[in-house]
Amino acid sequence: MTNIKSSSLGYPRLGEKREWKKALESFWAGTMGEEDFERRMKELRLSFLKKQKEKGLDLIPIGDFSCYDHMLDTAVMFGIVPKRFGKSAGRVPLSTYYAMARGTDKAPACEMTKWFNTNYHYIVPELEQSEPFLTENIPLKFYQEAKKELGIEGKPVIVGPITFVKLSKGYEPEEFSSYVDKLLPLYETILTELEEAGASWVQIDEPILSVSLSDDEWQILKQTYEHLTTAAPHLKILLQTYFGSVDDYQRMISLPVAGIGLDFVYGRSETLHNIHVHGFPSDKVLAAGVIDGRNIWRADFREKLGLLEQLKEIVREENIMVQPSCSLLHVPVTTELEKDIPQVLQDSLAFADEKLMELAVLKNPSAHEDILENSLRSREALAQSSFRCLSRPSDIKEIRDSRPLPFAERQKLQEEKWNLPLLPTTTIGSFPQTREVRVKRRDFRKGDISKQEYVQYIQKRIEEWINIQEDIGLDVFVHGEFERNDMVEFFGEKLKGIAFTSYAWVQSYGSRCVKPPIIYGDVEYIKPMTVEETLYAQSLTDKPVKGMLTGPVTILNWSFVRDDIAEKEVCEQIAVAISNEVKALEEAGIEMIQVDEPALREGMPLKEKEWQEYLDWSVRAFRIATSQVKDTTQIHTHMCYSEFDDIIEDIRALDADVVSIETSRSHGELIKAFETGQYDKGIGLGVYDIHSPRIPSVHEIKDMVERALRVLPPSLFWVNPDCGLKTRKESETTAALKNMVQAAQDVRLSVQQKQV
Ligand SMILES: Nc1nc2c(c(=O)[nH]1)N[C@@H](CNc1ccc(C(=O)N[C@@H](CCC(=O)N[C@@H](CCC(=O)N[C@@H](CCC(=O)O)C(=O)O)C(=O)O)C(=O)O)cc1)CN2
Ligand code: MET
Ligand SMILES: [Zn+2]
Repeated sequence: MTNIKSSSLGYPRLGEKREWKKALESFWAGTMGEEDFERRMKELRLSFLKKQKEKGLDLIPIGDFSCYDHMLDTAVMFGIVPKRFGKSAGRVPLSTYYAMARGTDKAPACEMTKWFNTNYHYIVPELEQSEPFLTENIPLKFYQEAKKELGIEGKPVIVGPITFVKLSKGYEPEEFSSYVDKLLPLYETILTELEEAGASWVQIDEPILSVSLSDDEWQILKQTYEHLTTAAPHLKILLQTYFGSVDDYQRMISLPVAGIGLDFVYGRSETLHNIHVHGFPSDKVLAAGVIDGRNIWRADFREKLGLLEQLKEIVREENIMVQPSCSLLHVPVTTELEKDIPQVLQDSLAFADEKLMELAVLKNPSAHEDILENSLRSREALAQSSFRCLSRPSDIKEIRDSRPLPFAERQKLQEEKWNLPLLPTTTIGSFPQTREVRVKRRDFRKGDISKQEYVQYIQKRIEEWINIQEDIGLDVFVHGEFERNDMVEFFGEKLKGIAFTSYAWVQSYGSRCVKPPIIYGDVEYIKPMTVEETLYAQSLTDKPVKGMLTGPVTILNWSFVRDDIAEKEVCEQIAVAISNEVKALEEAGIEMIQVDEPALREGMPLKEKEWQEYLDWSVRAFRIATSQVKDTTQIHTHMCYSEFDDIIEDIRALDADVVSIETSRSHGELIKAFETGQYDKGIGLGVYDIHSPRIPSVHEIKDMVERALRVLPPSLFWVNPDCGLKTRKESETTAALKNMVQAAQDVRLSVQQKQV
């Protein structure tokens, strides 16, 4: 038995079988009342705590549970509710909470954006004009609940003030410190009340410390934590970082807090280097994030125990806690429900519950020798398995990573071939995934309906939407992606070396989840994945139907990836596989092909110094996937984030003939780089927000297009929505697209008149 304690940073909210998602959606649909909903949430919250206790966790996180998102919870706790959602004096009602998250007829939702470089998205607090006040001490409420109901002496978890303000919007950079100051007394109250209630530890999350802070911001951070420790002298603050090494280790360890949480998985070598060179204060606890909180492989105990030995040379054993590298929110709940994956893979997996077990092993290895041995054996078996050949497939070396002709020359050939109208209209790929589509897929999966019946059903949907696109008058069609459960999982199911699970869901935003595929071996192409549906769609119309694929970087970033070879190498393998599909489509006569890369921007490393290396290999992977085609074949790509100014050169380097991007979330402001004319290939600017049920008017779309045309040449301009339409209703989709086409036709006319 060691003196090391175990701790965790947060637990998945979804439940083993997405019970949480189902409750939220029933409540929104009105089939579950508010009281029942609150009861259900409490039931789930307590069951998660109970499970963590049973797994032997010493410090159980409290208050990480949420009814939507923890950033939204924090904003609401501080009364930061935009005026458009009505006045709120005291506790914010559930209806307002969900209105902020999801929008209403009257008030558009708050913005949502990616949580660091994960596929989790948080609601962005809007600070403008807000006078924050403490509506309710939520950490205290849940601390007391856990104590009373389960006898758990929990560790409340709070988003720290520096990270909270940094991730919020609605203020100028110079106002940063004044907003932190406004929040400080509220944090003080939370902490003093927790102290009075008998809490021993509180975890304050400051993941922003793994990105970077300016000198001034560090100064503000220091003052803030000095203040907070003085306010509640008997409450131990664990200042928690994750997703990488801290930006300034020396400043970090000099802060007057009782404990510091560091990530020993992502940024491992830098963190280790820091601790070896600069030591660790003897009066603080080191919360060592040694178990990977973002990936799903069983731990290599030899390596982890070795790491702990190193740490013990620097930090006294009783001052060490072992924990995951970040909240377990980013991994599925348990491997126990998985029945259909290869045994050697199954044996190598650790989801949230299994990771808690691993912490127990690290805490007390001699009591768990069986698990320890077992893990090592499983890892070894996986490493030795035949699907990891380790020699790179020979075609990678020979494959082309650029198109033979430069864009300007391809453009001429393509104009001739395609003969599209000025300002062509198109959509991004998916059409509404209705309950009916999903139920058909479930029935097919369960064997309740035959493959033939399923295929016929999908064909019916394709036909229906080809007709709708004809009626609306779009110029370039899509087949609608009805056969796909998800843009990444679908391809994961069809490529060699990638496994898919039955229940391994992870929250992406709100109640929306993804089931990331598991890339466990060398990725290889087996056979065409999308040709049949695309050809079927093309057979029904004379308009071009775009082939629709997910790009290698997005498949990589939105999957769980093997950790024995470099990501770059895995990405190259996927790129070769996707290039085969591109060729298959072209050979079948589909010569306009979109390869989506929304995660290229999202997956960028947090530290700017690591960007270029990442961009180099990810751009190359995209080019490998898309360069094996004729000059006249038109390659499109799509990214649904608008922050491109700093990587515009890399977007250019993708060398796609057309890129479609999101713009509506930048509130009509054009991306600077496009304004300055640095981008000289086809561009489809998203002309309306697909995240909202609101139907944009012809007028507002026209306005958007006209504004864009002041700086962009009409000959390069495409008109499309921001992203795919799978989450929208059918009626919303057709109404919005009709207006979009009308707007494009109006502007087209006026441009042509000017040209005459
Ligand atoms: N991987 C990924 N990441 C992404 C995106 C994306 O599209 N994919 N988009 C961005 C935003 N994130 C999103 C993430 C998920 C969803 C989404 O719609 N998810 C669906 C699940 C999609 C899915 O896998 N569906 C399966 C399983 C559906 C299901 O639950 N079926 C029921 C039966 C049908 C029903 O009762 O509704 C069952 O099996 O019991 C299918 O269609 O086959 C959801 O949570 O509802 C949307 C956006 C960024 N990250
Ligand atoms: C998250 S990007 C989505 C692109 C995909 N083709 C779709 O339309 O759904
Ligand atoms: Zn998109």
